[in-house]
Amino acid sequence: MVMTLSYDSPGQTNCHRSRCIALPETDCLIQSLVPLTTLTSFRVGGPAEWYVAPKGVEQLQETLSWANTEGLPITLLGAGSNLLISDQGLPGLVIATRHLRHTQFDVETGLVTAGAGSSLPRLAWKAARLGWRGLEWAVGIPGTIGGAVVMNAGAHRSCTADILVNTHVLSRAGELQLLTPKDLAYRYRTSVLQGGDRFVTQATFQLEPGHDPQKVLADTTAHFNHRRDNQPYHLPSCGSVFRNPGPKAAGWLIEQTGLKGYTIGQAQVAERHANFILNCGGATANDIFLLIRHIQEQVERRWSFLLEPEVKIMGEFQVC
Ligand SMILES: Cc1cc2nc3c(=O)[nH]c(=O)nc-3n(C[C@H](O)[C@H](O)[C@H](O)COP(=O)(O)OP(=O)(O)OC[C@H]3O[C@@H](n4cnc5c(N)ncnc54)[C@H](O)[C@@H]3O)c2cc1C
Ligand SMILES: NC(=O)C1=CN([C@@H]2O[C@H](COP(=O)(O)OP(=O)(O)OC[C@H]3O[C@@H](n4cnc5c(N)ncnc54)[C@H](OP(=O)(O)O)[C@@H]3O)[C@@H](O)[C@H]2O)C=CC1
Ligand SMILES: C=C(O[C@H]1[C@H](O)[C@@H](CO)O[C@H](OP(=O)(O)OP(=O)(O)OC[C@H]2O[C@@H](n3ccc(=O)[nH]c3=O)[C@H](O)[C@@H]2O)[C@@H]1NC(C)=O)C(=O)O
Repeated sequence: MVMTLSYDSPGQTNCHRSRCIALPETDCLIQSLVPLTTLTSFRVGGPAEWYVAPKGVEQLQETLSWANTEGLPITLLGAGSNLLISDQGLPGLVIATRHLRHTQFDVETGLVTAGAGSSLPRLAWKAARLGWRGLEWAVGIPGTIGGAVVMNAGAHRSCTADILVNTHVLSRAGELQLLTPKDLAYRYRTSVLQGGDRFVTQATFQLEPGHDPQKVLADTTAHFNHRRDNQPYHLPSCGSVFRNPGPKAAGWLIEQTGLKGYTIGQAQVAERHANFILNCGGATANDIFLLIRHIQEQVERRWSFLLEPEVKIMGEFQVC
């Protein structure tokens, strides 16, 4: 029997020919049936029913207003490095932040402000080259600033919540709000923004300027090398698939269950790190989804822990 499960995105993808809509008074183009495969780090996923990459906050507001008029569900897309998008694609409008890029370093205060679509690792390397401490942990996390604020991205015992001062967030109604870490109810890899429809447009972080750039670069590079030695970077993945349940790490639990190398289709539990699933070439989103469920079942049977996915699973999947 084939059962269809629906995650996060309600409704069905409509089948129609690809077309473009230009919003009045802006040069913002909304396209239909845009493939999402190359826009996620797993390199899987079907098309967005509608897709737009606004070039500024005004275009973003116009886009939200159009989606509200059309009554469409919205999915926000950063670098797609923590997403599993269904092979059937996503209904409604996918809004990508790729053009919302800007960074500003204030030497007097040590405050750094970056647009939602700015690259987190690029910002971290830039801060290191300037001799500013606070982002040494963030290299190798291939996401955006918006994704990091929402996911509370972290590594090496540091995380986004440690340095965030505030973030600008746009509501579905198009209203801008200024939120602090307290408003976001940060916990390990969690914030109130997850699963909601509020849109991070930029964030400000408190860093420490005035350090020796060579020393900050050395620490940053050490984190990067440690990651390269312990995590598989050679094939598409989403990073850690599951949150660590503590006190034992998910990778340890999965390895002890004997699942390293276990494969469904072209999706494989990585040999180098058991909490990574790799797309070995031509995996479908459903292969990955079934592997996630298999790992959960096997680990629960052996350890009585239900591993909770860190990866955001979106759209419809089939369970055989
Ligand atoms: C090789 C590899 C290594 C990784 N290592 C780490 C690691 O060490 N630590 C770690 O924490 N993560 C890691 N990750 C996971 C991932 O990079 C992070 O979760 C990252 O913060 C996701 O950012 P993104 O821009 O790709 O977000 P996406 O994957 O695009 O989106 C993630 C979620 O945030 C939402 N979202 C994105 N942008 C916005 C926005 N502007 N406003 C509102 N909602 C938004 C999306 O709707 C989705 O729910 C790794 C991933 C890979 C592939
Ligand atoms: N397995 C997977 O699914 C995926 C893995 N990845 C991996 O994730 C990691 C992060 O990817 P990515 O987002 O490209 O970020 P990277 O950390 O690789 O690089 C981002 C930018 O940071 C700067 N930079 C990188 N290394 C240095 C350095 N040693 N010194 C100074 N500046 C540096 C460069 O900017 P500039 O050119 O401006 O100087 C670079 O373009 C990479 O290792 C990548 O291979 C990425 C996507 C998917
Ligand atoms: C990659 C991510 O974040 C990573 C982050 O990069 C690293 C570095 O700080 O620490 C976390 O990994 P992790 O807890 O698996 O860290 P590791 O040090 O690799 O492993 C923890 C423990 O599990 C053991 N381990 C790990 C993998 C494995 O196959 N087998 C195993 O036994 C290790 O020996 C170690 O004792 C984050 N993962 C989570 C779910 O919190 C991500 O969130 O996507």
